[in-house]
Amino acid sequence: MSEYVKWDLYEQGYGMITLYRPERRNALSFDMIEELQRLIRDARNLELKALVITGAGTETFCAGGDLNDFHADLSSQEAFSALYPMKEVLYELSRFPVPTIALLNGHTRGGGCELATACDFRYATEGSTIGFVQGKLGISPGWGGGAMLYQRIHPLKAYEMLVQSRVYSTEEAIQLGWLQGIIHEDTLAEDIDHILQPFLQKNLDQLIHFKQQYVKQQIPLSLSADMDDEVRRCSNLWGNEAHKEAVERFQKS
Ligand SMILES: CC[C@@H](C(=O)O)C(=O)SCCNC(=O)CCNC(=O)[C@H](O)C(C)(C)COP(=O)(O)OP(=O)(O)OC[C@H]1O[C@@H](n2cnc3c(N)ncnc32)[C@H](O)[C@@H]1OP(=O)(O)O
Repeated sequence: MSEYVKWDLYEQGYGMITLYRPERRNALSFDMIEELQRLIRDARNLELKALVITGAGTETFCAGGDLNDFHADLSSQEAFSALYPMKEVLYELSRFPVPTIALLNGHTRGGGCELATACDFRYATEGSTIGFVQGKLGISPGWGGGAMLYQRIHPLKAYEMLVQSRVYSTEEAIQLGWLQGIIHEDTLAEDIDHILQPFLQKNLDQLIHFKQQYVKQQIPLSLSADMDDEVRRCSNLWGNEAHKEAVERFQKS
């Protein structure tokens, strides 16, 4: 159980998971990852028409892995064991039986971008920024979200986002095909309703069919092995000096 992940079930037929740790910019601790997995598994049995993932507060959707939990001083094997559970969460989320939507309520970094990528659709509040910044930390994405990015957007754009490792505006993220639209703080409830209505108006069998068709095309079983490979490669980079220095810099700032 983690007090930092909340679950809400809406009578219109959708569920919402909220990362609830705004003072740490919703960075994912080990406990939160375990709770996310439990909630996603339980939600499979609820006949939902959509699953939404968002973050608490107005600053950040998710700042990635909690850099205190995933500290730099781990052997490759230890890093692999620390990173792997979130790979499983992302893979299960990507194959969730009905549409999944990430509502990005602010900045999204590192593993936060991986979590959002595991959802089918992404919407962000105006002024949000998005960065697969792992390349600037001496590592590469470590939860399999990089491999998944290649399935979500044009491969060259995915490569560009990962290798540049820079922070993108919402407008740029729309152009890259990663973000589907922008929502507004002052009309948030209406905007969310507008996004969800097309799903909620369908019957469950239709939604399951559309999702299965997409999963068959874009989220093949073989993706799991590519994600494992990504976790392994990131684990091998974990102990390098550039990564240690980057994490130390962050912890001291
Ligand atoms: C481990 C998996 C790996 C992967 O596979 O991808 C990763 O995810 S690596 C992590 C990559 N993430 C980052 O490098 C993001 C780091 N955070 C930021 O860049 C910024 O915090 C932000 C997200 C842009 C928000 O900026 P701002 O609003 O100015 O907040 P602060 O920077 O002042 O942070 C407030 C508070 O939160 C703590 N914090 C933020 N991110 C993390 C984190 N990833 N892990 C742990 N703690 C985090 C930060 O230290 C501040 O704490 P206090 O100083 O105690 O208030």
